[in-house]
Amino acid sequence: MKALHFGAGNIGRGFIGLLLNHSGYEVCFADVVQELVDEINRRREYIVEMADHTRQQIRVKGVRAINSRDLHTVVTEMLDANLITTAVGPNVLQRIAPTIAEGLSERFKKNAQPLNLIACENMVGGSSLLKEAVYHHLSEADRKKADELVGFPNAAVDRIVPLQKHEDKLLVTVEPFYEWVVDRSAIVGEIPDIKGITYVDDLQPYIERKLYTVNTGHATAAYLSYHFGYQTIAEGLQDPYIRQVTEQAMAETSRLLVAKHSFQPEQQEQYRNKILDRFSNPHLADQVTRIGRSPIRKLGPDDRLVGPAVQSLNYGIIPENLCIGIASAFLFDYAGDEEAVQIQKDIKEKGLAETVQLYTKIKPDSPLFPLILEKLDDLKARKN
Ligand SMILES: NC(=O)C1=CN([C@@H]2O[C@H](COP(=O)(O)OP(=O)(O)OC[C@H]3O[C@@H](n4cnc5c(N)ncnc54)[C@H](O)[C@@H]3O)[C@@H](O)[C@H]2O)C=CC1
Ligand SMILES: O=P(O)(O)OC[C@H]1O[C@](O)(CO)[C@@H](O)[C@@H]1O
Repeated sequence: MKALHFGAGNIGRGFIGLLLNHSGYEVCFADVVQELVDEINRRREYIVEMADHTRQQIRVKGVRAINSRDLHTVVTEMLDANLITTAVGPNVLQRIAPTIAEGLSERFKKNAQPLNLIACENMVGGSSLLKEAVYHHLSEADRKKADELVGFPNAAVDRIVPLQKHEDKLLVTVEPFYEWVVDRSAIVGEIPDIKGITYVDDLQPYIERKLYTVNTGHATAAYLSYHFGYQTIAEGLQDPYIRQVTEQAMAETSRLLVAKHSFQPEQQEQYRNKILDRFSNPHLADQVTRIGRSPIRKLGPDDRLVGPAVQSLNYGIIPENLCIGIASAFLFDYAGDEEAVQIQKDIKEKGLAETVQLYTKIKPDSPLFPLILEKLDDLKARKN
């Protein structure tokens, strides 16, 4: 069994590649960083280290890599692949779609075996988005074949893997916890036998629970920590105000999730507490600028902050603390992040209110709109 995995980065090597390898798949990574591709091919193995007191090292053996810009090689690998996975970032899915479409077209001429493509990105509907982008590049005839032979099951992936700084360029330090949930109903052919995947028939509750708890809490804590001058999430969460807002924002999304998906309140509370402990893992130095990266994406209407805030209103919840999280994202003026720079430029040129509307798509007549602006003033005042 062969898996082609796009993105040999932190999640690619430290989570998806590891699980595929340990389930017996021959893993071929496709990445755009030639140095990384060369190093994987030179060593054919790498180490994943657990961020806990054990510092357990797991060797991932027999892997190889290709450059995903090399169309011919990617297409060749796709001809006999049994599974394709991605962990490249939501914005990159559009970029790899033409290559995947070309690979499918060639594959259909030679191989009528089913194939599943699982996008392992932090978003709702990642594989569906990839499907739409791939279909855009397929002929009508190939779309029909893809309807029959290719599955794009959505997935929720959860494992905190911070930025890596090691002499060994391939070593990845990861938290011990992981969760990979995949929509079984969208699989074509046999269900891939991968140790560590939980298959479910309806992914929506799971992806929303993950994105709107782990990522909502993380983003809220990260933007507030940045605003108040903390470098890592663990440092920020020792600040009583940041801790309180983060906990309350996660409590607000829990109320939404309980109301919308009938999760048990007690289970949801346990889930939240475990996540707060994971954020403060003393064995991980997780930079707030990593967690806050790409604030335009994170302020999107369906993403971790605005998504649950808007939905909360439908259940009679006024998400005061989520609005603090949203407001704090507009204060993320980190010069090392293109999207943060763009937001600050827009604030200067268009003003705060118009910029909030531009990125969140929240209209001024929504009760959330004045709340966000009020929280922005409050956050600025608290810093002075
Ligand atoms: N780091 C984490 O803790 C988690 C990350 N995720 C998600 O996983 C995805 C990847 O995140 P990370 O691994 O942290 O990022 P990363 O930056 O470490 O890895 C992304 C990799 O994709 C590669 N890449 C970029 N463009 C490419 C292309 N056109 N073709 C092939 N490879 C390409 C990059 O060179 C890089 O090696 C994101 O969607 C993220 O939201 C999900 C759960 C946890
Ligand atoms: O990977 P993204 O979507 O930029 O966001 C960072 C988030 O992803 C994670 O790395 C893993 O879920 C979290 O640590 C953080 O909330």
